[in-house]
Amino acid sequence: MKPSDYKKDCGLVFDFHRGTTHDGPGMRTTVFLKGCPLHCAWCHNPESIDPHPALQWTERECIGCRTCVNTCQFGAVQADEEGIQIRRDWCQECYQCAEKCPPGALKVVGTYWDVDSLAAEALKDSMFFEDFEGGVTVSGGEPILQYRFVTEFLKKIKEAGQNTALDTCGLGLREAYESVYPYVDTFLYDIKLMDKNEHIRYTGMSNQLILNNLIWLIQKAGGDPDKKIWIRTPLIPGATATEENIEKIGKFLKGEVLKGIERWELCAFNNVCKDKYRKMHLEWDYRDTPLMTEDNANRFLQIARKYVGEKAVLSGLTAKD
Ligand SMILES: C[S@@+](CC[C@H](N)C(=O)[O-])C[C@H]1O[C@@H](n2cnc3c(N)ncnc32)[C@H](O)[C@@H]1O
Ligand code: SF4
Ligand code: SF4
Ligand code: SF4
Repeated sequence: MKPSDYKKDCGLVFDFHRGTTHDGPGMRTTVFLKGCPLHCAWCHNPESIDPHPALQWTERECIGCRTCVNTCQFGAVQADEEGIQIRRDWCQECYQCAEKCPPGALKVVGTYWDVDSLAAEALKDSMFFEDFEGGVTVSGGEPILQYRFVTEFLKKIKEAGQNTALDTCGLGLREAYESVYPYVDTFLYDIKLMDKNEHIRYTGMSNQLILNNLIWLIQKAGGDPDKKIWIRTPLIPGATATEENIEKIGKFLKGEVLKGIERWELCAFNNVCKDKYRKMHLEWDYRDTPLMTEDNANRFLQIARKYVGEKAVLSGLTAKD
């Protein structure tokens, strides 16, 4: 089956994580959808941003056989002193080159799934969900971009009696959030930066719609004990992890907004994606940025707690001081 087949009514998925404890309540299976309207400078899923399947070459797996070069009828695969290069403007997306690569060094990131097959795949872990109070999370990329598919997928998961979570940056059409709303138990909702210009600088877009959507969501979910909203802020050194930004988000959340929120998670910067950027031949500004120290992360936690009390928590890896 070629990844470009079966597009109709399908969702474009680029990854699965099973047994994760970072994507909502309990132990979960997370499905990652491709495509994102933001372009966060620190994103640990850079392969998620392009809303199409894409070829990815891994140097350390390549045996230099040139099968891919000889397979491509369009001359879109070329070998030079830096390895295998794909001319994306010439590529016709037939994926023959990836299919024929003997060690699988050339892969297609992004596969189309129909709702039933994806739900069956995600529900394979359902026996663990009960024991570990988990469920299925949809993340990405930005899952709300594929909201029609996500609505049908989450509906299936709910019909199977399982808990659901949506991991979202908040930038999407109101009708998209309306559509998924009935089938989401926990919204993992990012507020990355409070200052509009800083938001544009680091993500490429304003945060106005994100904040408006959050207020709408809190009002809609208000008083419903079955809907949970977790705010998430990645702690990115020099960008979001500044006293000023955490203070501003804290001020925005306290009071009325806070009543609708179960927790505010501060997610420590991670650099595990270094290799992904290298594979994609992309420079990454955070390549040499180390993990945050525990003390530093705690400093931001204390600021957050001034505004939201014990609802503020830390997550992610930190380095020992
Ligand atoms: C990859 S995003 C996908 C969901 C959605 N697009 C969003 O941004 O909320 C999942 C989470 O990872 C966080 N994140 C992205 N890159 C990160 C990094 N390098 N370190 C820590 N958290 C990061 C995001 O802020 C978000 O909370
Ligand atoms: S996907 Fe097809 S057209 Fe594109 S580079 Fe590979 S073989 Fe060539
Ligand atoms: S077919 Fe695979 S192993 Fe052979 S040169 Fe191409 S990428 Fe490398
Ligand atoms: S919104 Fe999420 S997926 Fe999109 S670039 Fe930012 S962190 Fe990455």
